[in-house]
Amino acid sequence: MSARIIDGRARAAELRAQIATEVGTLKSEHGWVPGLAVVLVGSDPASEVYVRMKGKATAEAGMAGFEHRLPSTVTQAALLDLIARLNADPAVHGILVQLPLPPQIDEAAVIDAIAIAKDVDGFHVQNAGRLATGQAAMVPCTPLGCLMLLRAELGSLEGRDALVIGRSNIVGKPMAQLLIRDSATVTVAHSRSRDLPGLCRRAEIVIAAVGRPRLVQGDWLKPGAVVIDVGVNRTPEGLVGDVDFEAARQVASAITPVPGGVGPMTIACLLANTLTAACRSAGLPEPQGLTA
Ligand SMILES: Nc1nc(=O)c2c([nH]1)NC[C@@H]1CN(c3ccc(C(=O)N[C@@H](CCC(=O)O)C(=O)O)cc3)C=[N+]21
Repeated sequence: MSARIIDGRARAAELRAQIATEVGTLKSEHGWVPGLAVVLVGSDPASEVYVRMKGKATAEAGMAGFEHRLPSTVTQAALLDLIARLNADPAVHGILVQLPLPPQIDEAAVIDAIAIAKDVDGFHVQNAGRLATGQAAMVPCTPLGCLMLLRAELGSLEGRDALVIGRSNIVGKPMAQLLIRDSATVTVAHSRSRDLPGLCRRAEIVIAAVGRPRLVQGDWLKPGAVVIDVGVNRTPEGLVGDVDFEAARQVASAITPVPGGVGPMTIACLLANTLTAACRSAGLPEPQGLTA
């Protein structure tokens, strides 16, 4: 068997086109567009690439983009001051502080200073709590993108055995929450899990988000499993995922490639969250199909 390759790039392009249409309607009917502020501290080359991609996608969707660059030596107080100004700026509907931040900065303090309604990353402790308790939340972009791909592939996730590998606040934990909400049976594995291959072999859905190149082997998979690879590992051979793609595609029924899978969906979902945040802030109905 050879797996269907889930084309995240194509699905993301569709999503961005839908968003651009909605933004055009907002502009013509209300005279304003959603605005996304991206804050980059320091000059990590990978972060530079992501921030540039986010800026480009924002502009192509017809949204207003505001980029703020601070030196790696910036104090936490100065960063918090910028966030306070963005929180108060009515043209800014979404705020993203690119992670990681330098060591002198307390990441949680910075994230939790973002207005929850503008927290388009969904990393604020209150958004995490809302997601976990079933209240309206901003949902982290990467897990939201994975959920959209899974629903498109499988329809209902009800009763399905899902394995999330990775327990980060950014991907693993919110992914598990979303799968629970869709009535999947969810296992969360991590670096201390015993018998990861055994856990994998039981799963109809595997979401790999650990940051270990090609960790998940082909013979760990249940035949017909749907595999979502969140890994973005830069290796001497290029960008590789957390799944051994060539082996896994012989066993899985569907699999996301790296690149071209989850990554583009993450950026499209950032735009989706920004549009959702803007509509909520204006008391307008939210466009359908952009949220969990
Ligand atoms: N506050 C914050 N929010 C984030 O969402 C966030 C962050 N910080 N820090 C870094 C990670 C990483 N991330 C990616 C986004 C897009 C691709 C993406 O589009 N990747 C392309 C390949 C791009 C390439 O070649 O590097 C793909 O998979 O096809 C990957 C990774 C968002 N992150």
